[in-house]
Amino acid sequence: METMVTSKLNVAVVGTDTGVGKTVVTAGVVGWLRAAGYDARAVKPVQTGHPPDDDAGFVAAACGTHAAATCGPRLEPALAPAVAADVADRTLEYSAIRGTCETERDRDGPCVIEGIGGLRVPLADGQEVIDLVADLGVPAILVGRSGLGTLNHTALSVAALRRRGVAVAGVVLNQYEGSTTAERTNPEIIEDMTECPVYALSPVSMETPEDVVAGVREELPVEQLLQTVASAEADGNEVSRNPTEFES
Ligand SMILES: Nc1ncnc2c1ncn2[C@@H]1O[C@H](COP(=O)(O)OP(=O)(O)OP(=O)(O)O)[C@@H](O)[C@H]1O
Ligand SMILES: C[C@H](N)[C@H](N)CCCCCC(=O)O
Ligand SMILES: [Mg+2]
Repeated sequence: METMVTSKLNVAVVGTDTGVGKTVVTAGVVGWLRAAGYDARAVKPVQTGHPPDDDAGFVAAACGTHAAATCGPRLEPALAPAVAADVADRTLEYSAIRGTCETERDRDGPCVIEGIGGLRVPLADGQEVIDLVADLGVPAILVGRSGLGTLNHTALSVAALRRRGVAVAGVVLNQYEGSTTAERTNPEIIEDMTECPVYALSPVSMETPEDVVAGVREELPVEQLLQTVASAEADGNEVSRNPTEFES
């Protein structure tokens, strides 16, 4: 099927926690969009734990170009941004962080904003990750773990996003191996609890950053997921149950 992706596709890839796979999913989505011919770019609003953490650098390497990702302020302490700034005696300004993301959101190509940790992570000036996603007015893809414990984390995160008017275009249960009863039952239960489409992403090769894009594209129906994102954007951030075709 010829895929025409709307050039104004914007989405926030958020997580139920830190380390759940937001960067892996972001790299796969941006890689898929760029392979489809669109000037897609990821933005990491704030990077903490840097070095070694460098999510934008990973996405850029995965897509083979620095044009595939950009990053706001970088802080060394591996903490929530507001806490890292405090510890490192640095100043973070929410308005500047938001401004950078708005500029990326409004540029020509698709924009993929990666969250920092989970949703209630303090960013700056009393604002949290969820405030930024709500302020940007883009739909979200929620990434969570696949096993026992994720029902609670995922349902709470979806409810928090919806309370802020953020459409959840899909839930990605990451590193899914189906080796436990919890894993095998979670996708359907989460769909029932949240009425969100749920996708299982198996472990992919992390040998090289490029492998991640190939792996995510193989394992995740990125096109279907982005159709729901495009519908949500078209419907003013409401997730319609029937994904529509992208238009250019
Ligand atoms: N599908 C996957 N297959 C194999 N390994 C994975 C997968 N998803 C995540 N990982 C492993 O988990 C690590 C953390 O994933 P990732 O960096 O994407 O998390 P994150 O949610 O972006 O974390 P942060 O909150 O720090 O941004 C990866 O470096 C990788 O080692
Ligand atoms: C250090 C690394 N870059 C992480 N993304 C930072 C995540 C902060 C999580 C804060 C918390 O929820 O306790
Ligand atoms: Mg990350």
